[in-house]
Amino acid sequence: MFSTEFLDLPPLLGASGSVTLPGSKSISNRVLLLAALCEGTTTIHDLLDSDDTRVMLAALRTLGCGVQENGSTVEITGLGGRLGTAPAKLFMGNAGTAMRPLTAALAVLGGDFELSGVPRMHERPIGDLVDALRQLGCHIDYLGQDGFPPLRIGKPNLKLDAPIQVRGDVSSQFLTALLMALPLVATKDIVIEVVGELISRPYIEITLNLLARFGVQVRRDGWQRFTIPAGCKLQSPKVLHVEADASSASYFIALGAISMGVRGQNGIKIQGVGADSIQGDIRFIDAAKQMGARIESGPNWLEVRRAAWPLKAIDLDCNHIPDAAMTLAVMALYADGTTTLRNIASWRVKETDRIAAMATELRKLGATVVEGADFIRVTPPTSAQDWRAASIHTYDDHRIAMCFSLAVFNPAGLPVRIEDPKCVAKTFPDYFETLFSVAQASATHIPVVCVDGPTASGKGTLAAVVAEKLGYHFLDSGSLYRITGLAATRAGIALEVANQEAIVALLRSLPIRFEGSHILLDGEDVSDAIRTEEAGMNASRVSAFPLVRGALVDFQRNFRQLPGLVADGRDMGTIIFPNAPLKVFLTASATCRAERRYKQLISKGIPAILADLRADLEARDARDSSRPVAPLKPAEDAQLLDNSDLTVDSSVEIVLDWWQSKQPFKSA
Ligand SMILES: Nc1ncnc2c1ncn2[C@@H]1O[C@H](COP(=O)(O)OP(=O)(O)O)[C@@H](O)[C@H]1O
Ligand SMILES: Nc1ccn([C@H]2C[C@H](O)[C@@H](COP(=O)(O)OP(=O)(O)O)O2)c(=O)n1
Repeated sequence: MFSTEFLDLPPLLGASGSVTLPGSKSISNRVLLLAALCEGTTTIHDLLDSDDTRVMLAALRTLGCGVQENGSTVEITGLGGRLGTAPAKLFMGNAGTAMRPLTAALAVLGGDFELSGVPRMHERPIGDLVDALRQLGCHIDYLGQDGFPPLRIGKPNLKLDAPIQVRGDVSSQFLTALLMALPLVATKDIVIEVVGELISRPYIEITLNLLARFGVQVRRDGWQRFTIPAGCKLQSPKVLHVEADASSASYFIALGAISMGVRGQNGIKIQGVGADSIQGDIRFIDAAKQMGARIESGPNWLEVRRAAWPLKAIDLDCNHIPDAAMTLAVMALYADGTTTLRNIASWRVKETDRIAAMATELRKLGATVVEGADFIRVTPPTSAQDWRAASIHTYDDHRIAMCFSLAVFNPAGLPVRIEDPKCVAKTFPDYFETLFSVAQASATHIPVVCVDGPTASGKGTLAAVVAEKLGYHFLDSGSLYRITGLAATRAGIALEVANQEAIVALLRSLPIRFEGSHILLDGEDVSDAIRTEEAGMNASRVSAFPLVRGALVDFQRNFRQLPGLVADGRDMGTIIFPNAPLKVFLTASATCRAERRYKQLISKGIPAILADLRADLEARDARDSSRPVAPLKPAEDAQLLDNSDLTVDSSVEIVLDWWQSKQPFKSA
């Protein structure tokens, strides 16, 4: 997951390949609650690991459920419809799929509970559910503003005779909450009547489908009246697999529809969900087809290709696919006219006011947008010149972050900045990694920050922090020369230019692996062995051999991967990445560098003598700078930074400012 302040996405050429998507949020949280309410143990496979499911799991633990986690498999030992008597405070974050159903279940079972969430949760309405539960005799008080969380739940005095009325036109989650809770107390038939037009019906279908898996057959008369049969009982299905999230699939369906194939392949294959999914958002495929996607499906998979281009503008009632429809609004940027998405009033009460948010962000990209109470109308930028590079504000809304990533196929070749990219954790923590695994950008569009300079100038430290702040990969090119020196020495090859062919042959056979900050040579962790001063000196020796340098060029260039790279060394800016958009040449006085190295070694418990270190580094500087191949020198377009009197933090800040000044969008 990217936990950076922002993530800059370079313009993409195309995408192809296969992706496996995380489990559905709607199914995961429903199944967790049902498993918690029934008797016995339920093993749930492929459960989504996200903010919302973690909120639910934490609440279930607090309530006394047994929870055993093992990767994406979770075992829940249910409460059998009985709650402990201890008062409990439950924090629901911003998870509507946890807040609403738990409120209903706890209210009918009764106890002493407080349910709260993040500030946005306290702005999301729950009054219609509370009204319905109060008709049943449940005891619920508002602790803040009437109609909104936080809530306190007490003991009920249940009255089950009269039909319970619930509004269906604000959120279908209210009805879902009642449907899942009432089997706990169905000593007689309980009737629920929906007042107003029921929105988001496919989510109710998921609820009914899963209740059936837990042994409860709800009778339904149209979409207005639901009967929980007397004597029904939630029964564990023992084992259950969660489908991949159909709303998450929408981004990859759109990706297949928008992008050209790459690497001789065509299309995006999506594993984990097929066209016969029980999730309503799977109907997104019909809308995508209308816009021009070619989609094939089989058991638990979809394959999507671009067919019509530009995409075809559509006018669609999106009530049945409220979440996935946001993706259509971004696909509309690539359409041949104006797209109108209707009947989406529920967008206004989601993680943020999604109609307003989509309109604002689409306009930043150059689109013309008209918004109404329950619709949005999107006209793409007229021509490539009318597209704008935009920093997309994401409103703590995972779907905004994910759907706007698709703007990277813009014909103007502009990058897109996604602010607060970690908001995708709500449903799809590895969304961007998954996107990058199938996407391709032209190598020149993948940004590289080069940090070159003499030993102990702080290159490694600076480069690693800058990489972390930008969410980029990190290449410590010196480690490659250090490994080469170490391996040659171990193999008994003298580090002399006459032996350079033998050293290169050895280098080509070396199984080198980078695992985070660890470097493995043929399975052995050599991270410490290559850091000694002797290894540094040996590295400096082998690095002067032209054949060794040549053998490492492609290896280093292959680190230029999405979303970007920070590389430190001696020739990053001059030889390896000559077209890098930012090159930093970092220096510090010899005294200063010798002192830094001294402190570094002593702090690691390695004995050192300051005067020797200084002599060694001056010798190394002299060799690195005077060698005929790729000598240590600043690239012509490098920005010089002498950090003798700067802290690490201020050096990082300076480099990030230089980076920002080269971006086409304003800072986040
Ligand atoms: N700007 C700085 N101010 C003070 N100390 C620094 C600075 N940059 C790096 N250091 C320290 O100097 C030592 C050497 O830095 P390092 O990043 O290993 O240098 P290089 O990769 O250039 O050899 C480290 O202990 C590091 O914490
Ligand atoms: N891109 C590079 C990186 C390192 N080298 C050589 C020259 C250096 O003296 C050695 C060791 O580099 P490294 O960056 O690990 O050394 P320091 O941390 O700066 O002491 O490798 C190089 O020639 N080209």
